[in-house]
Amino acid sequence: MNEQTATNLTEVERARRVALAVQDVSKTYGATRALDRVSLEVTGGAIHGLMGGNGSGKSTLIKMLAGVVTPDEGRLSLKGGWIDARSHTPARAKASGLHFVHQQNSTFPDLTVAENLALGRGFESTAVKSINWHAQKARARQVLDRFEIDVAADAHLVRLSPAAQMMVAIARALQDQDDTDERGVLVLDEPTASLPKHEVDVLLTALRRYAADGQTIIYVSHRLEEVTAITNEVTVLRNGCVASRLTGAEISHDTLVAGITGSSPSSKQGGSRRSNDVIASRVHLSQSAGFRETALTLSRRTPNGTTDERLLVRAGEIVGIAGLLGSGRSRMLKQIFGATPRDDFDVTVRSGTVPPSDMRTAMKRGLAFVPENRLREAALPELSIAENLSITSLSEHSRVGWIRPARERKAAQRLINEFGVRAPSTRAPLTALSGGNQQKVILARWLQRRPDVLLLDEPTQGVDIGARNEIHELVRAAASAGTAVLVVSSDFGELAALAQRAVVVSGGEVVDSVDGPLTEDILNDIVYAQEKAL
Ligand SMILES: Nc1ncnc2c1ncn2[C@@H]1O[C@H](COP(=O)(O)OP(=O)(O)OP(=O)(O)O)[C@@H](O)[C@H]1O
Repeated sequence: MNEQTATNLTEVERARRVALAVQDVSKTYGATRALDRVSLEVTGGAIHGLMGGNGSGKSTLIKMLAGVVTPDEGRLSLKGGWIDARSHTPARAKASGLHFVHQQNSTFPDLTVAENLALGRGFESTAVKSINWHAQKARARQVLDRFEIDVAADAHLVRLSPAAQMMVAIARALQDQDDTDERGVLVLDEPTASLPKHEVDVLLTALRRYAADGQTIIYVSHRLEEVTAITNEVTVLRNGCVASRLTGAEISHDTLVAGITGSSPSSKQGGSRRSNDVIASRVHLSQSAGFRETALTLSRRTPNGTTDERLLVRAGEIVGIAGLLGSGRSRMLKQIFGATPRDDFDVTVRSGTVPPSDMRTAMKRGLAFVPENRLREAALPELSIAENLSITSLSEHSRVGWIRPARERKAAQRLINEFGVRAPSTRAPLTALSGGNQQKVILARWLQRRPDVLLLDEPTQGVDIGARNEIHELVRAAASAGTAVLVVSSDFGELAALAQRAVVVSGGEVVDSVDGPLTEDILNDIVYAQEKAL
């Protein structure tokens, strides 16, 4: 065999092992180059990490693979031959074996496992065309066995652990894949965004098993420790370009941070130095402020007419709410703010009581609330970035009832700089920003008010590592300046890093409290012990 033939054989062998390839794909939105000649190769049976800071182009690339965003140029190879990426469609993505599971909206919590597995695919039917529930459940059990998911077919999804719910979503996406056929590619978009550590471990173990069984997986995540733990190859995007490609032992915390931020692998502090400058210029840290008077009290009304104080947060204090998905932790924040009705507990702040179901009064009384689903519940997607930022402080930008746009835009530009939002201009609609940057806008909107009480639900979900540090510093700075902060996070490491102490919520009630110093393990142990005890 001559040298040329050997090289060709290696090339052929390599091409055979590639499950998906993208070549020189570009996409421009107005003045923004979202993808700039991006190429990537995903090896069959690999778990391929896709990483990058907010606005680096990950979602655009995934949407292009799903056929819902048409690129300006580029080629795609799925199951063999190359096609022009501009001709790719959702139907073609499906036919080529591409399956997408997003953290939200991939399943229906109120339906059973069997119903979830049947929806969109068709229910088993009897001879007279009615649903054959018996066959339906039997089929669901087969799928559950195949994916080694230990739950009952007739269990309602909402009753399952978060990791089990995600595994059902994955089984739902892959159930029709023929075992004998070449496997497709499963794209998981931030699958662990709201899972605590224990649940993450369960899911990662299942994913490793699926990959060992030949399933190719693209794993999109901001969580460095998961990407280092689970992937065998990684593509890092930065500013729409491929910043690095890593395989095997090259994948480490340092090399990922270097790829994401552009810093050299040894200078770990690259991202946070800017953040410290930003914070210092924005808020005069009054480290000596310490804890002051009570800023927020939550009291439960008892049947005999007395009140039972359940939660108290002092000015300048950061208190975490730890609990599992479905524990009522997010609902509790919404009830305090009046976004969800409450009838059996009272909320008191420094300026008086906060009436139930009255967000306007809650805001007047100094409360601010950043919900978990910021885009659906807090953003005004069709309005500009400047308008989204000014909505909570309109009086500062208006005179005799008229908004002064120039002033509004100037203030918006200042916030964009301070919070490190990557935005083309203050006039661009919020939808023109990447998910993480939209989140920063919503946070900036509330933090600029310097509220008395700040209620934060999953403050850094979907936010990149640099921005996460910046947001933590901003929250600490707000607390140092006197704001009482109550924060929910499924990432107990985040709670331990931010909060001085925590309360544990289960079944919508405060059931325990943990004094600092907090660690992720302490919080995990206490929360799981509480769940077991119930
Ligand atoms: N529909 C759109 N219109 C205009 N600009 C857009 C649009 N979608 C994305 N962009 C821009 O393209 C760039 C890449 O965005 P993309 O959503 O792909 O980033 P991302 O890596 O997924 O970020 P994140 O982690 O924050 O979700 C960003 O600058 C964003 O503002």
